[in-house]
Order: sequence, then C-alpha cells, then structure tokens
Amino acid sequence: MNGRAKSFQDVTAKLHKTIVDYHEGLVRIDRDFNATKKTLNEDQERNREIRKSNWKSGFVREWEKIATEIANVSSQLRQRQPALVDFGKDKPLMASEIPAGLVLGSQQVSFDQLSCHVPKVIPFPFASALVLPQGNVEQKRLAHCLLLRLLSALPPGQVELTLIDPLQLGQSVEPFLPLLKVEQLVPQGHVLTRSDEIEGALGKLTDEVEEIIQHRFNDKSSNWSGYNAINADAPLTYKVVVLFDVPEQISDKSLWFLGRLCENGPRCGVLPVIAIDGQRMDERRYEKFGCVLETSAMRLDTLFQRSETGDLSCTYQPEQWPRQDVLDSFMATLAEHCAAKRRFKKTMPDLWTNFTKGETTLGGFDIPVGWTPAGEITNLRLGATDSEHHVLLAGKTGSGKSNLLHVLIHSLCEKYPPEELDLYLLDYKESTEFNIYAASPLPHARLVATESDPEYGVTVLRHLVDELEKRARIFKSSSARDFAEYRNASGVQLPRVLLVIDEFQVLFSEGRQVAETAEQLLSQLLKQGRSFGIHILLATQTLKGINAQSIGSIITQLGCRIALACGQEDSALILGGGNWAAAELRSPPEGIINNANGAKSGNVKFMIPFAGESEHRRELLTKLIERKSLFGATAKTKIFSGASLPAMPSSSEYQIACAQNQALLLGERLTFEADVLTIPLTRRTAFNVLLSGYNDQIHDGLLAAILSSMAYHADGFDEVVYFNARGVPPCGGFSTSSQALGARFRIFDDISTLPLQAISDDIGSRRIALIIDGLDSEKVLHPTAAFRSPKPGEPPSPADLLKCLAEEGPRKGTFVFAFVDRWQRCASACKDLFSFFELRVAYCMNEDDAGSLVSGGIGKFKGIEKPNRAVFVNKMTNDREWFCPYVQESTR
Ligand SMILES: Nc1ncnc2c1ncn2[C@@H]1O[C@H](COP(=O)(O)OP(=O)(O)OP(=O)(O)O)[C@@H](O)[C@H]1O
Repeated sequence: MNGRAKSFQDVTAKLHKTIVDYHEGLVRIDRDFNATKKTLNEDQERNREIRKSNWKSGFVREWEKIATEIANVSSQLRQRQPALVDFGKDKPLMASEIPAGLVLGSQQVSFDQLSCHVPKVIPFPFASALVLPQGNVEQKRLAHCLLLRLLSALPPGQVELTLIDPLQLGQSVEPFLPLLKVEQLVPQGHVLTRSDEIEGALGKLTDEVEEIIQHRFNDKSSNWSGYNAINADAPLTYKVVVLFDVPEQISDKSLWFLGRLCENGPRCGVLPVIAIDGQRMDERRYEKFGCVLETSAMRLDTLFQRSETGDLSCTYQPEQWPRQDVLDSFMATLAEHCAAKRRFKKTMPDLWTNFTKGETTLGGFDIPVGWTPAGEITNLRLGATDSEHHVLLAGKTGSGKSNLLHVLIHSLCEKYPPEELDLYLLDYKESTEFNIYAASPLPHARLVATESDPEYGVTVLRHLVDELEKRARIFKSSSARDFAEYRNASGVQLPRVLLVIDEFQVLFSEGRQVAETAEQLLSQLLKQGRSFGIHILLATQTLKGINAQSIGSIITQLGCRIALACGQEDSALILGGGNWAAAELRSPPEGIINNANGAKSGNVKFMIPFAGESEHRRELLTKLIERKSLFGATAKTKIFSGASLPAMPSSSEYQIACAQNQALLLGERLTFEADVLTIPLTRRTAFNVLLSGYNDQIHDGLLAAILSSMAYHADGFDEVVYFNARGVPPCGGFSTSSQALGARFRIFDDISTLPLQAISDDIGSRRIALIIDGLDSEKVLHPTAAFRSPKPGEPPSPADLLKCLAEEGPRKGTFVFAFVDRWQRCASACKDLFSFFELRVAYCMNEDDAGSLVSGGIGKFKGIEKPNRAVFVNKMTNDREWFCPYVQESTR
C-alpha cells in the first residue's frame, strides 16, 4: 500500500505537470506567433491553430496514458482497500501492514473535456483530531465510513475503539454494535454513556498517551509510525475514541482529558473523532476547549472537500455504505481475525534463548516469564540482594494462572540444574495441573502433591520449617549470615528452595487448628526464609474472603506481586490500595508484575507465552529430563496424590516391619516424609482397637493390613478369630492375608457358633485376636439397655462375654478388634463397651460421628469426610496421627 500510494501520488503529480506543460506549450505557441507584434495573416493564424491542435492532441494522448497508469495504480490500491460495498468479494480482506493512506471514495478529476477517476486517499495516520457537527447526517455517515475503513485497512487487533454516545445510548454507532463483544476491538465491551465511565476511559487514554510520550518516544522515534517502525514486534495499537453529543456527560475532568488527547493523541496513535453540539459549546465554560479544538483539530468534511488545482477540477464521490449482509460478514471475519491475532505468538522456548543452561542460584532466581510490550524479556527475580523473596500470583478464573505457573516451572528447570533447586509443588486445585511433573518425575522437584488437603499442606510447611531450622544451625556453625555467604564460604552446592502453592487459601479452609498452624508455619517461612534460600509463591483466584487472621501480614511479606486480569477490588488487594491496573488487563496473555509491594509506579505489564497443550509440555519435559546433564540425576521427587491411597506393602515388607514388635502396619503417615504408620499392640488394660467408617475400600484395606501384620508377628497370636457380622464378604486382600495366617485363622459368620466363652476361658493361657467385623449390625453383642447382672446359673450373654474379653484380654495379650460401619447404630448402646477401646481409627465419617468416636463425647472432628485418609487416636495419650490407609492395588 505504501509503495502504491506513493506511485499514485507520482502519477497524479504527473497529471498536474502535464496540464501545466500543456498550458505553457499553448502560451509558447502564442508567443512564437506574436513575436513580430504584427497582426497575423490568415495562413499564420491557421498555422498557429494547427500547432495548437497538434499540441492539444499530444496532451490528450499524454493524459490518456497517465489516466491508464492511474487506473492501474487505483486497481492495485483497491485490491488492498476495496470499496466498502465490495467487502468480502476478494479474499483476503484483512490488512497485514499499516497503510500510508486510507482510501475513502473517489474523485472525478476533470480538465476540459477530459476526466478520470482516482481513489480519494487520505494520509494516515491522522495529524490531528477530527470534529464534525452533531446531528449532521451526511458527516455522521462519513465518520462511519472512516471507522469502517480504519477497521479494514489496519491489521486486525491493531486498532481499538472507544465509543461514547450519551444521548442516543449507542444508536449513533449502531453499525458497529456487533463489535462490542470483541474485547480486543472494544475493550470496554459497551458504548459508554455515563459521565463517570466516560471520564474513566478518557483518563486512561490520557495516561497511555503520557506513558508513550515519557517512556516510548525518543530521538529515534517521536511519533506513532516511527515507534512502530522500530518496534515491529510489539507495535502500539491505534486507538480511536469516537464521541457523540459533546459536551453531554462531559465533566470538567473529561474536558481536560479530551483537550490533552486532541493536542497529543494523534502523534501517539490516539485519534479523537468528536461530534460537537455547537450551540452548547458557546457556553463560557467550554471556551478553553473550543480554543484547543481550533488549534488541534480539523473538520472531518475538509478531508473530503472538492478541490480545484489550477484548471484541474476534482469532484468527490463518497464511499457507498455496504449492504447489511456484506457488513455482517465483514464484522464476523474481523472478530475472528482479531481473536487469532491477539493470541500471543511467542512461545515458551523463545524465553530460553538468552541464558546459558546450568546456571547457579547462589545469587537468587532470575526466571524469564514473558515480555514487556516493548519486547524486553520480563524476569521474576527472587532471593537477590536487591530483589524480593516471595511472590503472590492472583487472577480471576481463566486469566491464565496455571499457564503462567507452567511457564515459570519450565523456565526455572531449563535454566537451573536439579542440584541448584528444590522445587515443592503443592496443588489444591481439583484439576490435576501438576500431575505432569509427577508422571516422569521432574528431577528438580522434591515434591509434587496434587489434590492435596490442608492437613497434608501443613506437614509440607512443617518439613520446610525443619529444613529452615536445619540450615540455620549449619549456617551458624559456619558463621555464615545468609545463604550466599554460606555457599561462598563452604563451597557446598546447597539448593535454593521454591515452594509453589496453587489455590493456597485452601490451607485456611479447614478447622481452626489446622488453619492456625498453617498460618504460623507460613509466617515463619515468609519471615525467615529469605536468609536461608527458601522462597514461596502463593497463587489464588482472589484474596477476598480468605479465612486467615494474619492474611494481611502474610500478603505484606509477599513483596513481589503478579496480577492477572481481575476486578478492581481484587486488583487493589493484590497489587496495593488504589492500584487498579489489573482490572484493565486482558489476560491471557497480559499480566502485571510489581516488585514494589504493589506501588502503582512499580507496575510492569508483560505478555505471557502460551505454555502449550499438555502433550506439548510433556514433550518439552521429556527432552529436559533426557538432556545429558540431567540424565541420571539423583531421584529426589516425592509424589503425593490426595486422590489415591497407597498400595498394600509386600509380605516381605510386613515381615520386616512387624517381626520385631507386636505392631500393626496400617498405612503411610500423612506427612511430607510419608513414613509408615505402625500401631504397637501393648499389653495394657483397654488397649483394644475400634475402627469405624463407611468406606468399603478402606475397611477392607485396614482389615487386610491387620491380618497381614498379625501373620508376621514374631511372638504372634495363637489364634485369630474373625466374625463377620456385616453379611458382605470382605475383599481387597482379605483372602491373601488370612491365608498367610494359615491354620491360626478361623472364620465365623453366625453368632451362635462364635466361641466367645472359650476365648474368654483361654485369656492368659493362649493369645487370641478376636475381630468383630460389623459390630453395629450384631445387636446380640450390644449390652442391654438396662444392665442387669446374670442370675445365678444363667450363662453370660454374648454381650457380657465380649465386654469381659475387652476388659480382661489386653493385659494378657488377647485383643478385640471391632469394626463399625454405621457409628450411630451402636454408639450409645455400646458406650460402656467402647470405654475398653483406647485405640481408635476413624475414616469417612461425618464430623459429629467422628467427634464422638475420637473424643468419646459431644463435639466435632473435621477432616475425615473424604475417602483419602484416616486418623488414628490413642485415647489414653490423646495422640492423633493422620494417615493414608493401605488398600489393595486393584481397588485403588
Ligand atoms: N498466555 C496465554 N496465551 C494463550 N492462551 C492462554 C495463555 N494463558 C492461558 N491461556 C488459555 O486460557 C485458558 C485459561 O488458562 P488457565 O487455565 O491457565 O487459567 P487459570 O487462571 O488457571 O484458570 P482457573 O483458575 O479457572 O483454573 C486456557 O484455555 C489456556 O490455554
């Protein structure tokens, strides 16, 4: 377009020159004949006319030649900028470069009898703001045509509209209303009508102009075109603000903003197009603004006025408005192209081109995460002497948090080797975003925990506090004050730690005790972590409503803030009071990073690359792991998934764990270390075991684990008596573990055959384990409501015998294990019996039932509703241990 516009100007200039030459030729001929100053005779007159006629014929031939040239150039121009009525006829419609002129209508250029048509080209970008009289239908149509041309002639996504129409409520821009849903074109999403929102929009544009003048322009580029020529990768968008009915709803502030936009906007690519209500502008308060318009704006119609150049007369023929279907299809195509264009084209690997792999973290992390609009790489810096140490990342749902976390993790692991970095990934999202780092464990990760719960999170925090305290001791013994000093002095390659918690507010969502512990541990890590190379990134959708007393001080410790798109209130909470910049973001891919505790002046806008679909990221990870330097790196990753339970250990593992002591091996502790939970069977009064919950998988797993443990006790039970009162045969490893007990295992499912009397008689002489599976279902074993002593000679009831076993047995090595499915069915009936069960395991219970089981009284016990853990309680010592019970592999 630019070249063609130039050649178009050239040929038009040629036309002018030809006419000038023609005139001069005629004058010359007259001069030649008049030189003698005598009256010409007839022959001389005829000769003169012949010469003039020949001269004219030559001129006509030249005109036609130039007209053909003009027609050629016009047709090329029209291919790029077709008449509006022809939109969609020739594809592609969308422009790929900024034009030097906008074609709007045509001119009939005439001289004498000769004429030709040339497109009307208006130089672009506009040098000044444009004004038109409010209510002039013709000029309104011109303004519409101008807008339509701008939308089609500039590359999609490089023009943005702000539409203001206070009296007609949007009807003044009716043809453009379908574009309101295209956020890239109309960021406000609607036509502005109210004074406050108009003021906000004009203020924002003025701020942008100010930013461009102060920070973008320099001696090499001092206007929009110049800047974009140098910064083709990240050009400035052309912004058109169209105002109708001015000064309706224009406050004094808006008037001031508009004045500045008229004066400075066009140079910065911000074009005001203002429809003025002339009568109202006569008021005194608009005098100043009127002066600004006189010096800084031009009337829209002067762009299209008929012009006469010497003898060349030009008649303007306006652009025809397209049919509705043509318009609709143009708008739809434009919307599609905008969406495609706004997708940020740079990729994650583009971020990794400016560092050498295998860098040290001694001086802190410097992690590339995106690009500024000017194309410079944006780094997240943590742990350096002049940087922050912890980060808060927040943005509304869908704003790209997970994507940014992937970019950050990938960049981090590309740049630093596993020996330099211990990454802890703790995900509280329902989704499984971090699973990808567990599938083939990321060598840098010490922990990948997905679908986790607050209790587990607390154990990770505790582990890190332990790590911090360990480092404090080592540093002290080396007289080092901080991480860098220790590494420099000792030469030890101590890794920096980065803990990433996605949806961190979940940590504070459970019972008060867990929340308070989480707060306290987190605060300690945030306050002291910096000296010990321990850094934290907390991510969340919103800071509103987080149930932590000290959330304010936690946020204050997170000096680096990354905000993605969110509402104004959230923006102010994330970035800092009065800092609403995040509410203006278009995320993805835009974000703001602020290293100044949220101060407005510290905002740095950046564009985040798309990390790719999960397959693509998996490929990148595979390549990373296979890289020579990482191949064979010492495995250090712990994988925790809150969605699955650990598999039952092998028989040899039971043999090793249970042989030495009379212990039950039930699962893995819900701690970072995930070590095994063993419950010693101590010969002590009332040390029977009560297990309750309504989950079959966990029930079967616990039963199988108890049997397997008993099978390998060194000085084991002489007999294991299993009574099934549930009616459902147990699965999940039951048959294998009971077989391991061999002839010592006896099974009963009829209460009348259960040898309670014999077991009772054998107390002290033989060690027997009695397992009652489904105590709640076997009423015969429940003590009678009104307790009465047996009459002389009357045999004791099964309930009496069970109570006697529970009371007398444990001291002499005989234990009762009672499983209860539905706690409420026996809780009150068996209250006395249960006082002999000091060891308890609860799983999958509501908080009231769990409260009654765990503490034996009224009160709630939270946290075991989900089928992913259990709690072991020693009522005598009041010890509580969360654990993940083993389950049979096939049932996991
Ligand atoms: N920088 C980006 N460029 C292009 N697309 C992106 C970018 N970031 C995210 N997306 C896309 O936007 C969508 C939302 O992203 P993402 O899941 O990361 O958001 P989120 O903030 O984590 O959402 P939620 O909180 O609801 O889980 C996804 O489809 C993702 O592919």
